[in-house]
Amino acid sequence: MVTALGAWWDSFRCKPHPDPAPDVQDSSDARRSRVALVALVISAALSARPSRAEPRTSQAAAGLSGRMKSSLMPLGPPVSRDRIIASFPKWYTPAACLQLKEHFHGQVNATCQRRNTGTVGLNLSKVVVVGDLYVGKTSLIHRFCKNVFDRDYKATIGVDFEIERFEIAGIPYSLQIWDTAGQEKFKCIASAYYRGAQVIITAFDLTDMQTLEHTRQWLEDALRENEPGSCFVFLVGTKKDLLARHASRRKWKPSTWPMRCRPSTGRCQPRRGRM
Ligand SMILES: Nc1nc2c(ncn2[C@@H]2O[C@H](COP(=O)(O)OP(=O)(O)OP(=O)(O)O)[C@@H](O)[C@H]2O)c(=O)[nH]1
Repeated sequence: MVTALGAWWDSFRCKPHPDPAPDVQDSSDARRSRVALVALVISAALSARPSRAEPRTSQAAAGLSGRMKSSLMPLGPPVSRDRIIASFPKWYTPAACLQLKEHFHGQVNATCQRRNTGTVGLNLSKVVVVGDLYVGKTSLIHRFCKNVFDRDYKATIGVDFEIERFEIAGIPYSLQIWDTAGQEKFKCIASAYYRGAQVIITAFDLTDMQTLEHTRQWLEDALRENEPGSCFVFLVGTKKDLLARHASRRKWKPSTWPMRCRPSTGRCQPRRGRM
């Protein structure tokens, strides 16, 4: 191709113009424009050469598309089809809404209605379980709600809760059981959930007397957040199964506990004096 162009150039340069106009001289301007024209022709011819990888279509088209491809080439690997989001789904469709008001069960509707009019509220009791870390509060709740026991210790972080549903004399009833963290660093978080409790369960480890001694403080903290006399209080000893094999167990009497309780009402008052 280059040889052919060279021959064509020689013929173009050496041959005199067949019919030159008498008054037109071969000026340097004209020479320059001819050189520019030839350079254009050569560059067009070179760029029109097909690359090895490309199919032999129209040479000019192939050259053009090759140049476009190189300028648009992405940096990384191509994005797979399923990762391309061309349009977004509608923000609301009836199918996306799980429950509408008219789908509610009649009983639920009726209960909500009564609640709205203020005649009957939801029957719900809040239970708060407090006590030292590792005494078994979470285990106690899980045994009660799910009938499971986990030997692995996973510290409660802040608070956790379970809802246990009952039906008492045909009336639905829910126990909202709050499991609080025994670790000192979470105490300020947990204590925010003491308010409004109807029941306070103070738990201690039967194999660790110190945890019993600490129940006074736990109970006082929980009672402080509630109206006096508004809570039922329970003291629960855990890990009874370990008592038999616990070599260094100390004897303790019910009077060890810092509260004076009336079995008839279940209500407790802090015991004055030495523990
Ligand atoms: N053998 C025996 N182990 C128990 C019993 N109750 C709890 N444990 C174990 O004692 C450890 C602590 O129990 P948790 O229920 O996590 O204690 P916790 O009071 O909730 O602890 P915090 O969340 O840190 O306040 C776990 O490894 C339990 O498996 C029990 O009755 N018997």
